[in-house]
Amino acid sequence: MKLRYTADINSYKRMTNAELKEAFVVDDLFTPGETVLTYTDVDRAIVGSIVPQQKPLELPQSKELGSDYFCERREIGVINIGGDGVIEVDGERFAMTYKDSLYIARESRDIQFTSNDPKQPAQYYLVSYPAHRTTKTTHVSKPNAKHIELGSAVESNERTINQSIRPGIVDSCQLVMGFTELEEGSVWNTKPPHTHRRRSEIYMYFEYNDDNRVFHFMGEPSETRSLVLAAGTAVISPAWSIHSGAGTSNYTFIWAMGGENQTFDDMDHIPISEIS
Ligand SMILES: O=C[C@H](O)[C@@H](O)CC(=O)C(=O)O
Ligand SMILES: [Zn+2]
Repeated sequence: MKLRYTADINSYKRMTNAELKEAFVVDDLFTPGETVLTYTDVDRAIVGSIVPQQKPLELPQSKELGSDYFCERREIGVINIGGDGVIEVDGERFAMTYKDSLYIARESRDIQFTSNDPKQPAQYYLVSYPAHRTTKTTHVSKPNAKHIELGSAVESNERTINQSIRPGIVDSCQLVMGFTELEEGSVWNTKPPHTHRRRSEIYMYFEYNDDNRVFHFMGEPSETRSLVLAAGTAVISPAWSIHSGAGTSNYTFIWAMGGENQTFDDMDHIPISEIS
């Protein structure tokens, strides 16, 4: 497992693009046939991907966790953005089709990730946080998520927030997770931007081709910096940072939060006129 130390609220202001990327961007995801994980210093989040081909893949037991198995004291949210597959958790099988979510509860021991067709492998994206209690592993298909439509074509931000792992749907500890899909012609997410001092957040952008990029804005509202991201790239937002982007086309992104509370609406909106 890779370790990632991000940068603090002062030092990010003096960083080059390459340094900002090294601190906040995770761009080694979705390697075929591998489990790829990065352990961050932001709320001890782990972000990664699992792309099984012929053989099933598992989560490693690792020194970073200081536990006998991955979920001994952790919860995981998984969303499949590839072909169909199955995740087996302690003998229970969960079919994972496109954009299905699986919440894997603390103390789940034997977790196997498989693809139905190695030529069109499942692409499991995951985010994990420390968990203080043991709840229930829960599958949430896209139709069973909570859908929130917002924005408008006029403001280029017409989008649907799909909340799959959230209170009322899944009994999780810290994790709140889902994905936001932008309509054709809309390019702005999280407009107006916000911070939530009580939670950090990780975005992973996908569903656009390599001729396009998302320009992701981070930092304090008065000192934003941008990161130019290809599809399949994740970006870590400490609690002090805005996290909002504009694409050169429409796109989808998975967001995942952890921290002090699970109140999605506990955010401080920043008017665009106050961003610089
Ligand atoms: O704290 C919430 C997260 O930043 C996202 O859910 C926001 C988002 O998907 C959007 O407005 O486009
Ligand atoms: Zn947010």
